[in-house]
Amino acid sequence: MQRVEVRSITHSYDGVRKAVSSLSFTIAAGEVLALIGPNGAGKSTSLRVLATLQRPDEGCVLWDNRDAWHERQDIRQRIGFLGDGTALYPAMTAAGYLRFFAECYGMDDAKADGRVDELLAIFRLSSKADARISDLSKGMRQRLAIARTLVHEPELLLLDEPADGLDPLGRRELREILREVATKGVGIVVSSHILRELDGFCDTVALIQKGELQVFGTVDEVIEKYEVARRVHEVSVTKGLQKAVEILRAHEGLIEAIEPLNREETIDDPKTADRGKIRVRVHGSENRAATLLRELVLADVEVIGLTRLRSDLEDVYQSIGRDEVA
Ligand SMILES: Nc1ncnc2c1ncn2[C@@H]1O[C@H](COP(=O)(O)OP(=O)(O)OP(=O)(O)O)[C@@H](O)[C@H]1O
Repeated sequence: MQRVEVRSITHSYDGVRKAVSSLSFTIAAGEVLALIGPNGAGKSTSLRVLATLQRPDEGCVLWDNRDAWHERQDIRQRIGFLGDGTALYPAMTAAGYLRFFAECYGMDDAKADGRVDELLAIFRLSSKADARISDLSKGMRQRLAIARTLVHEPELLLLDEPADGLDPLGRRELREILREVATKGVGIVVSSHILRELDGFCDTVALIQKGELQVFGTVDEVIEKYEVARRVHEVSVTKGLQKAVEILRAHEGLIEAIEPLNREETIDDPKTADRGKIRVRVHGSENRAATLLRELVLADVEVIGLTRLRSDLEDVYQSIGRDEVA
């Protein structure tokens, strides 16, 4: 496939409340799309409709203009899907598990062996080929579960919260592997509610809230559209906090909070405190942060840290939240 289009899908489980409503977005071959939204936003429903497990009440999914639901027998063979739960068989070995699915897909011995070896290598599991699944770490089990969805060389991979429960290293490994899979031309849709995970990983983003699409586009387009001009930083100061606040304000910084430097401390009055952490929204890029830091130091403020608090996508998310509240 070249392009899968989700065109204005609406779906309700009870005929009353819409789990997703007029949702539209597209995925191209070789692209990673992140479906982002809080719990209950409609991510899993969207993935199930994309996987042709559910027929949308309205709208359709088009594969290069072919209706996926009407041609689901064929389309399903082109999809790899990992929903809730990994359905692994603990007593099987990693290679045995992949081999089992290769046989289910009707591959002959030679082809199955080749595919199993290839997937074990891509998913960094070659050394664990003969290990029982029950003896694998959670990260390895998750990688194996995703490898299984690729056995039949699908063109579209749908993964529902694949990074859930993985530690930061496991998540990074998974991201690297999925990017590698995408470079082979597979379109990938990953759902997640952890925004920080997705910056720098996905090509396009679809943000969903209460079943409705808030924004869809490339990461750059989305960030530009929402004018994430102000970036949230945390400035840790051991001396000269009031001076720091004055300088930040002179740079049109919006002070969000002034907090103690650590748990043992308290701040009685933020207007007189001399040390603490300032959470501030400032305009501009990282260069602006460097300018601010220089100015603070030159004014004898004792700065022990200046850290970017949120990722660009998180800023977009926050900005959408504010729009909604407004
Ligand atoms: N099988 C179902 N039967 C009835 N309602 C459902 C069913 N599955 C989901 N829903 C409802 O549809 C809405 C969207 O749920 P969905 O699971 O698609 O969201 P989600 O973004 O994947 O959430 P989560 O991150 O919690 O998995 C929610 O209000 C949910 O309660």
